[in-house]
Amino acid sequence: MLDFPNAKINLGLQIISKRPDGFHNLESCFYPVQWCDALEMLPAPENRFSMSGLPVPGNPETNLCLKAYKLLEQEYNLPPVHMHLHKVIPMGAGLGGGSSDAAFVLRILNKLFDLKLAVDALQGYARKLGSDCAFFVENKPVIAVERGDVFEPAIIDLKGYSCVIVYPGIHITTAEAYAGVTPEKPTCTMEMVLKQDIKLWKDIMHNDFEKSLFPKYPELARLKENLYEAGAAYASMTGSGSAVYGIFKGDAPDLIFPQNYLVWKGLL
Ligand SMILES: C[C@@](CO)(OP(=O)(O)O)[C@H](O)COP(=O)(O)OP(=O)(O)OC[C@H]1O[C@@H](n2ccc(N)nc2=O)[C@H](O)[C@@H]1O
Ligand SMILES: Nc1ncnc2c1ncn2[C@@H]1O[C@H](COP(=O)(O)OP(=O)(O)O)[C@@H](O)[C@H]1O
Repeated sequence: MLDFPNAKINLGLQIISKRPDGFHNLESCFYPVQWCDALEMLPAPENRFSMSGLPVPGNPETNLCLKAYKLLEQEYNLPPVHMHLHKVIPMGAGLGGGSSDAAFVLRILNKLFDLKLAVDALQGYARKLGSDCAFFVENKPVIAVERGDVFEPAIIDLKGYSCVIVYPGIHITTAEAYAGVTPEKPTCTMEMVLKQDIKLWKDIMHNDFEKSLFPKYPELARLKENLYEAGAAYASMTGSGSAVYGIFKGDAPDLIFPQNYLVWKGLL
């Protein structure tokens, strides 16, 4: 079975408070985009995990794909599989690629072995793998709250808009980004912000990580500015960075970036 784990962008990201478990309560609109990895899984005589594409740092045993497989294998006594991951989505980019791979492993296993797990059950397993992971089970725009793993419906229509996402090769770990923020209760809820015309988002929709990360990595602030200069209706860093995106009415222009940057352009 072949599938294509996609990335997400964060439209606004408000970090509200630090929790007793060390995580943060947040509010953000998670929006799926079709910058995708490829993931293939087949029943096999013994377990095998292989990778191609962008190199994933660390021991393959710690890959979220294997963690997701092991989670369900223990519970449902699954037969062995051969999994191949072709990595396209940059890592440490705020695009949730690793979380998406893990959620897609759960989704594929559910289908391949007819486990009959409902969305709630799959989200329950996904939460054990990472805060972002549960979003990719349903993979539709939502307002994520609490740890980023509880969802409220998002009323948002970006039909006719396109998006350019630029990854400048700066690797920022999620933990590093959270360590730099001072949580604050926002004046406006995400629901209220999303209701406003996109032309107003520039002034009212914020990613709280930008405040500490832009002074540390000025290139990111410049990128955001470049996207506005190119005509973006809205531009922001996504998640804990370092990818920065611009949303354009109609077709986004072809922009030129340094050769080592990774760039995706597509419809929303
Ligand atoms: C910032 C966000 C926004 O969408 O996305 P990314 O930029 O990583 O894609 C998410 O909150 C990232 O979620 P995820 O990448 O799954 O994080 P996890 O693996 O659960 O946690 C990694 C570390 O980030 C911190 N963390 C994460 C989530 C959260 N709500 N509060 C936190 O403080 C904790 O220090 C934790 O140890
Ligand atoms: N399948 C995977 N794809 C990407 N990263 C993975 C994967 N499995 C484990 N990781 C680890 O998770 C880290 C965060 O990856 P990712 O979710 O893509 O970034 P971000 O949290 O910025 O959205 C990577 O730096 C890597 O060490």
